[in-house]
Amino acid sequence: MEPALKADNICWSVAGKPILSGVSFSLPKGQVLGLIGPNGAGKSSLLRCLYRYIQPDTGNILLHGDAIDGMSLQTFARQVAVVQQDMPLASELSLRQLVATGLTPYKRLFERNSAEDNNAVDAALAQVGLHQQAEAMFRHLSGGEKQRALIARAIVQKPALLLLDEPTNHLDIRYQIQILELVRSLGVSVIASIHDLNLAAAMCDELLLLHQGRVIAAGDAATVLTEQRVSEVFGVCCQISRHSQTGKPLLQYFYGYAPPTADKTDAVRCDNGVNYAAK
Ligand SMILES: Nc1ncnc2c1ncn2[C@@H]1O[C@H](COP(=O)(O)OP(=O)(O)OP(=O)(O)O)[C@@H](O)[C@H]1O
Repeated sequence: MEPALKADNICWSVAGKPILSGVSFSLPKGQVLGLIGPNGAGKSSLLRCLYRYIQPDTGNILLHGDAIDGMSLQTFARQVAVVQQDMPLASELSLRQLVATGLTPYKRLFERNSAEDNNAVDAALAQVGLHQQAEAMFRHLSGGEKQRALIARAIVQKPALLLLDEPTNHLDIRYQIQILELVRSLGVSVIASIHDLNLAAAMCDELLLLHQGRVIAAGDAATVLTEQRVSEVFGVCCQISRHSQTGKPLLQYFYGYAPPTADKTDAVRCDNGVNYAAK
């Protein structure tokens, strides 16, 4: 079956500094792909390439077999919804108005919303648990409420592909789980950057591990997340067991790290008895 999205050899550099180097992967239709990696690994940059905010120097990105470069803005917006960390331009909108902007790709200029549109907005607000704040100003919402509002906006957009940049940032643990379960239940193809490796392992069908702009590993969580790799890429020691409910990898981290020094920026001191090589 043709993948929902295929990225081939994406490279992007700024002022001669490589940010993404030869990134390739494909996302089967309806699957949830978790982008993981340490700070500065290139997760947001890759997502920006996928939603056309950045034009990569080389490489191809195909959405359902078509190059995204050649698509009109409207065609692209009907197929791809993006949830970024915040949306500063939304501060003068009420929550209901903000969510309704998700319908824009389907509207003609000055076309008013129908009763059906309003119902879709109300349903999306209910799905993210914000129906009681529908008339509140977006700027007055908490960080987590803003995040959920932006997901409601993506829901009304009815995309085939949903791209989320750290969707669980700001969310308390209940909403971290609930929002990712909601995203999964939409039945659309999803790529989400997620910092919490346990959450990513539990909620994603596959993971793509980036480090210094390169793909280090890809596949299911058990393949990607090994104690050795977590140590090498994140500079943290952990013990991996199985989650009793999901059977997915469950990482238990160890404490006690030497701060970086001038000659040892990646120093890892493992106090768990496992001797991983420190650089
Ligand atoms: N427009 C830009 N100009 C210069 N450098 C950039 C630009 N965008 C990203 N970078 C650099 O590229 C690297 C990757 O950044 P990116 O935001 O993609 O990483 P990330 O994996 O999303 O990080 P984090 O987990 O901290 O959000 C960083 O070193 C960042 O400083």
